Amino acid sequence: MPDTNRLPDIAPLAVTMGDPAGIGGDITLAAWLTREATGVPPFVLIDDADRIAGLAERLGWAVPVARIEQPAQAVALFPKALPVLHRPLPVPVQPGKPTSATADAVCAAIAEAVALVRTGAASAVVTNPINKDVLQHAGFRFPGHTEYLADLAGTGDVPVMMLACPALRVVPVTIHIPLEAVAQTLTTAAIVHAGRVTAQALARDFGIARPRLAVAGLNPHAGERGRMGDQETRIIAPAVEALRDEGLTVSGPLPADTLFHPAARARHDAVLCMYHDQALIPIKTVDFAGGVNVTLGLPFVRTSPDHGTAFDIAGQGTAQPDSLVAALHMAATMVAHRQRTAAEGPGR
Ligand SMILES: NC(=O)C1=CN([C@@H]2O[C@H](COP(=O)(O)OP(=O)(O)OC[C@H]3O[C@@H](n4cnc5c(N)ncnc54)[C@H](O)[C@@H]3O)[C@@H](O)[C@H]2O)C=CC1
Ligand SMILES: NCC(=O)COP(=O)(O)O
Repeated sequence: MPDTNRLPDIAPLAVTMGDPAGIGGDITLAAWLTREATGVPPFVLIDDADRIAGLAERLGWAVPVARIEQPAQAVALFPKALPVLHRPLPVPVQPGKPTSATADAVCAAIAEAVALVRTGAASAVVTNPINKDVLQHAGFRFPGHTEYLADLAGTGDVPVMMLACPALRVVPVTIHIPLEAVAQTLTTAAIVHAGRVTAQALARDFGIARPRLAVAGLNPHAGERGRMGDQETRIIAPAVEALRDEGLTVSGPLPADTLFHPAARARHDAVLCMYHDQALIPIKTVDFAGGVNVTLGLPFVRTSPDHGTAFDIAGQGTAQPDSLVAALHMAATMVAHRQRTAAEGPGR
């Protein structure tokens, strides 16, 4: 169990509603209920307070919901009630029955969380899962949170997705594109960018000053010297060389099928993967409950559970809150590292 006495003294975390037809409400209520056992840092939920209170009542969970006006009120309230910045939904929502009518409210909660962090009223953004199909049906023009958050940040920097658990960190270089587009989309520049941003983030936000990166191949056996594909020699190996030229510790391209067993995991601080499932299958297999989705390359900290909206179990009280709890802990730890690094440099 985490030592709550060691939690950093930071502003509350801003937690977004996610898709209100998904399990975001269930796991947020459950995370609050575990607050003493898990020592989750205080957070404020941006959501419809009536919906959350109604969900708690339907589940029979004793969660007092406290409407607040300012995030600063959340820390003192948190031990006794779930603090909510009340943002009413335009329509009633049934668990498991998504509607694009809530899309604007879902996106507004994300934008508000970012604004709160940028003013210092909140310390980090922790997002509940959104459903890309539902949002895009309503006109959302981003593949997911990662790209939307980068747009809200407004720096022009390309964000990098990382999924992390105690046993493994993985970075998909290409993300939400069809598998058949991966080979055409992959570039040396994209791999170099992902490696550079990952190394910087591991130093600044995770306290690993000299991270060891592994880079996976795309093809079976990392291409078998070009007999099973040439992306390794044309695209990936030059990226590894370029990252080494920048002084980073990088190995690869390595066959992906032998990168994730325990001994291989111990050799690297993060693995750059060439496509979504090459990265997400190992981490969700190794630690579905403890996996956290982190966006690197933003001027603020953002984490999220590694799972999605799970409409099939929404509103039933059976969704495990562990990944959200891990995301809350990771966000607070990253904020503390970032503050320390800003004051003292990257450290060991
Ligand atoms: N950060 C985010 O906003 C994410 C959003 N998504 C989105 O979620 C939607 C659904 O995606 P799926 O691929 O179906 O994945 P999913 O993670 O929503 O569900 C896959 C399976 O895992 C189960 N599951 C998920 N979370 C669970 C939990 N906390 N406890 C117990 N069981 C759990 C579900 O019941 C389902 O059987 C998609 O629109 C996807 O884009 C997916 C991943 C992350
Ligand atoms: N598969 C990861 C995922 O869908 C999360 O994406 P994002 O919404 O965090 O960009």
